[in-house]
Amino acid sequence: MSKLTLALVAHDHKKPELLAWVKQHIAILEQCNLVGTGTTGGLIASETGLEVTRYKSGPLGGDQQIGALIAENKLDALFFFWDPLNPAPHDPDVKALLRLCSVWNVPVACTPATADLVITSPLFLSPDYKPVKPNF
Ligand SMILES: O=C(CO)COP(=O)(O)O
Repeated sequence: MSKLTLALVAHDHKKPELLAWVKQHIAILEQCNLVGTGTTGGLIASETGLEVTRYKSGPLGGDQQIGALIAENKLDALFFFWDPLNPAPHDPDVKALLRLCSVWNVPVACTPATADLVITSPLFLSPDYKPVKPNF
């Protein structure tokens, strides 16, 4: 069975929440290929020992790199704890990444509560479940 590829991304004020969430669900996450934006990925790798493929930092193009994975059908889910209370210089990239999840029907969780529900779904690790991809 091929492993799921998951992206982990958080804005600075949300990194503690994502790290706590990752620790809570580490038994599932260690069965997956993990990728992340630069700072988030580095933090998770150093704090948990999980292997995380790191792209560039978000403001330097990391969100767009993860968007490219989605466009190439190489990402199974995005966990993106973005910050609704602080403006990001790369807000267009943030919006573009979230938009591509909708374009390509990729599950995306932006809060710990949603992330809990997604990752504990019986469908999450089921080899029989594949989200329907649009036929453009
Ligand atoms: O800015 C980000 C997502 O938009 C995250 O980037 P970092 O993980 O490098 O902080």
